[in-house]
Amino acid sequence: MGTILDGKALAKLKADKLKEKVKILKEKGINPLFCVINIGENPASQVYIRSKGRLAKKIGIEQKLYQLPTNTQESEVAELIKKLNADPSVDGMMIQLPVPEQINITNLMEIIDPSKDVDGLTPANSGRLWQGHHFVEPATPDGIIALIDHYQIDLEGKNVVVIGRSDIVGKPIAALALERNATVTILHSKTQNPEFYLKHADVIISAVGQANLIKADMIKEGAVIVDVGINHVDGHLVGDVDFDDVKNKAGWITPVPGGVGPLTVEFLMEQVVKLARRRNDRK
Ligand SMILES: Nc1nc2c(c(=O)[nH]1)N[C@@H](CN(C=O)c1ccc(C(=O)N[C@@H](CCC(=O)O)C(=O)O)cc1)CN2
Repeated sequence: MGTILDGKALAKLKADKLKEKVKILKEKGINPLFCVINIGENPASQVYIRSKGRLAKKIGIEQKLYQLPTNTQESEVAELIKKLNADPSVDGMMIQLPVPEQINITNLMEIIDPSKDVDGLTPANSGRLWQGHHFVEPATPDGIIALIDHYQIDLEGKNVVVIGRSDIVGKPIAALALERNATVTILHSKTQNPEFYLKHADVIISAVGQANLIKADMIKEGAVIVDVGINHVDGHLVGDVDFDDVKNKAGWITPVPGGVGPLTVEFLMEQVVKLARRRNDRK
């Protein structure tokens, strides 16, 4: 069986260190404040927000939730963002994804102050990421790189295949892998012959949200398999990868749950602390 990439354990290790950093910040009078805007009643989002709230509390970060009804208009969210931009006590904010269909998230990203952008999704911060001048990175890709580094997996010269081209995972993880000198391919719904790319991949990062999409016969022996998918099937959580089928052929593999998910929450907290420290350095 391949080595399990234990995201849960790494997230705990990092959270303990972050808690120490926050303690030092608080001694200097810096109290990180993280605002989460959630629009609607998506049940998974409610779970994730509670999980962030628990970790924030443990680390010593104040998390404030702005829960808005499903029929909230984009202009109302824009007003809230402007209010948070102007509030000096706010260190970071994020809009919980997904959002209802009347909300255009790209428009809202134009409004968030990049210095308070926990997700790293504003045009300024995503441009900085692609140019290699990171200000803040989206949490899931950052967590994946931390996991890969922790297990001393070298990406240089490797064929990294990313499945999914979202702004929050697919595109930024491609940028980060490219920065590590990997040869990166992004597969998406219009890709022809995806099997070809998967068969030649040293590393597969799947972020499409399709349960058990990746099977053992699609991958190369010894490949690194990173599963970002979280899918609910018959009351169970499963990833995009058929874990039981793939685990004996993969060299390394993340479980679901307990792989990338806990690192996403941890890295959101890392970003809040980073932003809080920077804002105070500028005072
Ligand atoms: N604006 C954003 N929206 C979303 C992000 C994000 O980074 N920014 N990521 C996800 C949701 N998310 C945090 O917001 C998140 C994802 C996964 C987990 C997690 O701990 N997963 C567990 C399983 C939890 C469960 O469902 O029981 C695991 O994989 O082990 C936490 C938070 C989408 N939206």
